[in-house]
Amino acid sequence: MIRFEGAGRRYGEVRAVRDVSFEVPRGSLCVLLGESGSGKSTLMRMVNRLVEPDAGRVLLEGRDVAGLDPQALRRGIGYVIQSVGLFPHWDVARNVATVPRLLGWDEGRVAARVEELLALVGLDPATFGGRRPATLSGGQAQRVGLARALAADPPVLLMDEPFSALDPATRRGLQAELRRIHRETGKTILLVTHDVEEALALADRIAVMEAGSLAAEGPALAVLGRDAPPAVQRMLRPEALAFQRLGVLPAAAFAEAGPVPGAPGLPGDATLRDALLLMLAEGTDRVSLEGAAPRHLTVAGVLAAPWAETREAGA
Ligand SMILES: Nc1ncnc2c1ncn2[C@@H]1O[C@H](COP(=O)(O)OP(=O)(O)OP(=O)(O)O)[C@@H](O)[C@H]1O
Repeated sequence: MIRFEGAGRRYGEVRAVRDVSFEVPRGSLCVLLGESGSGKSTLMRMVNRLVEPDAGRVLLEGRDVAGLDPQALRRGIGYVIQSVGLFPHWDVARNVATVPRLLGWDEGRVAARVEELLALVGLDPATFGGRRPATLSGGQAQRVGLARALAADPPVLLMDEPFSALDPATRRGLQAELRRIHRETGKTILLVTHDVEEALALADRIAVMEAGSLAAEGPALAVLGRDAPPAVQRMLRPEALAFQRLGVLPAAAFAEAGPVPGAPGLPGDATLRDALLLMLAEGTDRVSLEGAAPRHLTVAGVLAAPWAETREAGA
């Protein structure tokens, strides 16, 4: 769907992006991860031609974006940025309606779409549609930004640090919303972050940038594995990475058969981190997993799990 072929860009002496090649498969959520200044935004902005590569090319659905009209290209790609960039004098509904109006949709269709999108991002249309951006919280504004980016139903979404200005709880909530929206809409999403935990929480695939080059790319749990590239290990120590991995590994994949009478119960869709937190809270070394067949997890099982590559679901 999105393919970088030897993409590069210099700014004077700075090689912001150098010889980057990889593909973002259709329908996947790929996170571009890297330290500040590693070239993530520059690479991402090549997709919607806010930056032109001076080496290589970027293909969208097999077509070199250099040959596409930039305005038409951008209307077909949702773009969400950290500062949201809502028009301050327009209410929420009008902000969300920007691209459909540019595309000449009739007013009935625009209104229905605005309502549908505000509901999709978890904002009540009656409450929020008429409000100005200045009256919104950061998290609400970011939801509006996401609704606006999705408005014309573009197959591709580019998201540049969309949640980094938010407090941790709001951020986790919006990450969960984005995962749900991704599942429901099947969009191809490329998202920039410098936060390893966010990458693990969201990504199907991760591309790690280091000093303009691609340091690693592949399925999330494989890239953020025991052999994580130095760029990742500098961002997060291996033991912290192990803990982060607990947060995305499903408890069910590591459960053992058999009941444990009296053990606290864990929902069937819980993660290993949920299992460990329940054990800590209850002062117990095992929990049972709720579901049709009796299963349980032991603390030893949880601690051995983060690097047990062979049993990882989806890796
Ligand atoms: N328009 C520009 N003019 C000059 N230098 C630029 C320009 N855009 C980016 N750079 C330089 O290119 C390098 C990569 O920048 P880029 O914004 O892509 O990094 P990033 O990984 O997205 O960083 P951050 O996480 O801090 O946003 C940096 O050294 C930056 O200073």
